Amino acid sequence: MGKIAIIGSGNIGFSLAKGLVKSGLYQTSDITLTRRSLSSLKEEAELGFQISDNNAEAAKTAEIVVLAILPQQLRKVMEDIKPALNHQQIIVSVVSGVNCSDVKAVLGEEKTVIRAMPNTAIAIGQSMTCIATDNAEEAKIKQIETLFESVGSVVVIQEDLMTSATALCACGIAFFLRAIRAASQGGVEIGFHAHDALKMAVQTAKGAADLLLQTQNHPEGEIDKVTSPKGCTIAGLNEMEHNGFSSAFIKGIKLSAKKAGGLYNE
Ligand SMILES: NC(=O)C1=CN([C@@H]2O[C@H](COP(=O)(O)OP(=O)(O)OC[C@H]3O[C@@H](n4cnc5c(N)ncnc54)[C@H](OP(=O)(O)O)[C@@H]3O)[C@@H](O)[C@H]2O)C=CC1
Ligand SMILES: O=C(O)[C@@H]1CCC=N1
Repeated sequence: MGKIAIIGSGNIGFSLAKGLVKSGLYQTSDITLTRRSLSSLKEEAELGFQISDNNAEAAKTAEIVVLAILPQQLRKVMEDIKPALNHQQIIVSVVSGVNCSDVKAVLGEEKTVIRAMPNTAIAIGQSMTCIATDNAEEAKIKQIETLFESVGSVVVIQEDLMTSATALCACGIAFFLRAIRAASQGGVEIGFHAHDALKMAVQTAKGAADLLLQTQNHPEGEIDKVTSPKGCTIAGLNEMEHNGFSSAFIKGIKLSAKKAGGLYNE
């Protein structure tokens, strides 16, 4: 694999770097991580990654340049790196709400731009990543698909669904983490110490997810196996639905998608 430069070693950029090394696809020495100050890159350096506070220098020799800065930081970064780029490179943008056309409007229409929308589980190889492009050639799409398949599952989608992918998958991991936290809070209220309640809630959530991944069954089919007649499960489930459980989740995802669509122009 060629060199990869991740511009913006933050929550997702550093998670991606760690995931790529954990997968064995890249060595730490293959990856350059940037931030505005080298003093902010101590952990990255200690792990053996190349570090830089010069985005253009980092991008110049990279086969793949990942843009992992905030939407509001993107334009200046793109203006900084443009002179260092060549036509063979693949620009991967994980920046929410920014289209391939927005990137090419700054970097040049001839550039290969592919969007990726991972989540932070990428650090442990368990990301749900959606990728999309406007006109990248098939071989380069496959190359980026393979890269993200090394750190989780990948779905290639139309670009007009990327804000939806942001909400469901990138933001979505926070929604499920909050649900686990809520379950653990319920566990404390019914008698468990916080540590035990969290351990139980986490493993229960993992079991639910693994059930669906391994059986490919529908969630409601699996729920029907739990809800004994006149039992305690259906009592709890219906109480949650009376209080808007599913509706709250759906409304949150819809608002998140709406917000994701406007981040670049805020
Ligand atoms: N967090 C997530 O789960 C996901 C985030 N995304 C997207 O990824 C992008 C980054 O999000 P997130 O990682 O959460 O944000 P962070 O703020 O954690 O990361 C952004 C990083 O970029 C660095 N940075 C800012 N300006 C520059 C610059 N000019 N040159 C080099 N580095 C710079 C910051 O470091 P410093 O300020 O020290 O320079 C920081 O480390 C966003 O566009 C977001 O929409 C997409 C999917 C998931
Ligand atoms: O919250 C955000 O805007 C970013 C995009 C998806 C996850 N984090």
